[in-house]
Amino acid sequence: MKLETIDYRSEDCAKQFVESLRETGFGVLSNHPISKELVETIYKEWYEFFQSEQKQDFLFKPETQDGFFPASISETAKGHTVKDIKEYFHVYPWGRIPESLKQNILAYYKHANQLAAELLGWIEQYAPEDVAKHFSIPLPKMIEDSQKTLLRVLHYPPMLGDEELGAIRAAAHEDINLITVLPAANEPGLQVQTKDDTWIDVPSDFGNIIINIGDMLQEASGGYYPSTSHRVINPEGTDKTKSRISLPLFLHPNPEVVLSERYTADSYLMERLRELGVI
Ligand SMILES: O=C(O)CCC(=O)C(=O)O
Ligand SMILES: [Fe+2]
Repeated sequence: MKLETIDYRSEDCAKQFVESLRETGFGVLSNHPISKELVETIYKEWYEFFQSEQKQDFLFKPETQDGFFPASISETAKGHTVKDIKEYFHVYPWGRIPESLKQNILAYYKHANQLAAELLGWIEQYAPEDVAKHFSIPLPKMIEDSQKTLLRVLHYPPMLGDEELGAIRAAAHEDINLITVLPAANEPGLQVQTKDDTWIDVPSDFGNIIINIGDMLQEASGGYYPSTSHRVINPEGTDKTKSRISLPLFLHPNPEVVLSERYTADSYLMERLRELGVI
């Protein structure tokens, strides 16, 4: 099995894209409207930021969860005991952002949100009637002006050989949110688990945009759209000395949005963050 890259300009792009999401939880788009140059610039300037001590001035605040998360407190994926090998910065438009990095990252935040709204429209359009009728409001509306949508700038440092036994860049996990929009990183490593439990590479050609379903959309669609497990494996050979930067945008509905009979977006998120021990 292979993940096919879908051309955003092709006539039946929306249909193919939604089929891919349904099959694998992932869809990969080429020739989409997000500027490659902007993404490339962001990778470069945030790489510099992660190399600098300035990051220590932006240590995350536990109450608001914006700012810099050092490797020493980095995430442990649900069901795992070993920490991921990564550090990251949580960008919210209302949160703290280094002044010199603000303009590009907020432009990206806006553009990626616009693309996400369009893609959620496709996901709704191609959902069968008995699935779509349970959406409490149109999917693109769920994320409109949401203060919860999180842009995470990730830095996976070069492998030094002193990593904890069994640690990988990102252990297998599912995303909590509605959908995730992720430009291909500057290095490979992202894999998704298929229905027959094998791991396949997500095409990582620079310039692709990768979209995956999160648990909230799985919940809202009664399981029709699957939130699939993915991970980032460690590099081998000469790639070991390279950093990897990636930029997932986690689309979160407004807190009061009803996802299902059991959950609002807020009650769902709180339950998951409690499970993770983050709150
Ligand atoms: O770095 C990547 O390519 C994926 C990161 C990821 O899956 C996450 O942070 O949830
Ligand atoms: Fe993820």
